[in-house]
Amino acid sequence: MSRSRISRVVVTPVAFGDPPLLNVVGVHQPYALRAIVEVHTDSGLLGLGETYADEAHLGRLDAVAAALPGHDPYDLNGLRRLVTEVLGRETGGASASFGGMLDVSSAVDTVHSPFEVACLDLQGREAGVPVSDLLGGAVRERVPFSGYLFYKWAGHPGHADDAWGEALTPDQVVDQARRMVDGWGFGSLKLKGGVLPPDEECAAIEALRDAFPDLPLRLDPNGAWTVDTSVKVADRLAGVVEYLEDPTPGIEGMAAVSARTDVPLATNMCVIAMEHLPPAIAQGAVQVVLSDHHLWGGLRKSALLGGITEVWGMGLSMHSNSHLGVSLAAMVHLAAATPNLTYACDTHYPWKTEDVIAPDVLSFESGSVAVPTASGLGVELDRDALGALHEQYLGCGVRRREDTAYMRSIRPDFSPHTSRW
Ligand SMILES: O=C([O-])C(=O)C[C@H](O)[C@@H](O)C(=O)[O-]
Ligand SMILES: [Mg+2]
Repeated sequence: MSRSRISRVVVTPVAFGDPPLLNVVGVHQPYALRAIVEVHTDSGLLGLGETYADEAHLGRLDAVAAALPGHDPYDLNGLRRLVTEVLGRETGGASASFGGMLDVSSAVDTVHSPFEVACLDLQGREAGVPVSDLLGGAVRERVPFSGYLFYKWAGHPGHADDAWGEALTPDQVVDQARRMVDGWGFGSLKLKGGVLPPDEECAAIEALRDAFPDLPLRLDPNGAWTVDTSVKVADRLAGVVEYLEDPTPGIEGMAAVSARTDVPLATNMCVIAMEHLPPAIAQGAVQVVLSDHHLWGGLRKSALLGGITEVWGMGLSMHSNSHLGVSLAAMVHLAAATPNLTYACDTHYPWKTEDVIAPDVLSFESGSVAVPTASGLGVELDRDALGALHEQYLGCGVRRREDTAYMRSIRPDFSPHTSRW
């Protein structure tokens, strides 16, 4: 039997409504962008992937998409070589940056990821097995997620208030959490910090502790605090949070905090590629790494990360950015096949009201999603929804994630800087 070959690749940028969620670098714009990647084969198979859709990233995706016809969808090492060659030609190997928050040292990892996911999806469809099987087999039937809480305005300026309302006080954060827990059943909660002075964010965590005595809690200020402030917060929240995520920037800074507290430190900022692991481990900088297949080079490399953290006795959680259902499916398969997943994964999923996949396949019950057992990722594109969200992309004017620029258009004196407190 002759092997199928990639015959056509389609990259579709889409925009979906996003509430004004606050963070250390600013505020989410009214629309979040994603790119949906379709990899078709000459045997009629289709595999799906999802990734960021910032302009520069789209240019790189298009360049790889144009080079893929004729490639064997089972040759994932060859896919990575091809991405490396194409990007070397296109960008001279320049790095990629997303939203002013994450500097990704390797554009190759980020561009490779959605094509790798799509190839695994179509391999699973051809073999009649779920992607989790291709990653070694599911070790859990359901994947737990944490409810992701944000400080937020009631609505985008100039628009009607959204359904969530304002969250700027501890009571409002508790109300938001109650809605997350009632609606999705989350069994743990993460608060995105770095927005208000640390005392106010500690008070919100303490209010959450009072309201939800049994739920593990996390606070993530994205490096907004100095080392001394981080230690003070750790002292105050010891026994209250299961971990502090990126309290201060950089491996050295995290190591300095870690030396002065027993509260576990987690990161998706100072360890975001394989080459960051040796110095972080040598300095004892972090106890928990947040994987993210979009940034770490796909599902197989993220599974490798899971193995490395296991070897070194580190915890593993999963990072999220605003995303749609194709990404959620990939996250669920990866988490299902990762034995060392020691914490519930992050997801922005409850914040969106639109999607590109047919509904009801990935539903939250008790804060977890059942691992799809259908072939591949187990999700199908809703072509009408994809078309509508692409039209929305064309019309909305947003072309890259710009939390800081958008915040400055509302508050001109806003200045984003880490270690600000
Ligand atoms: O854990 C994190 O650092 C994130 O989830 C990063 C995101 O960009 C988050 O801060 C957001 O959506 O504003
Ligand atoms: Mg984080």
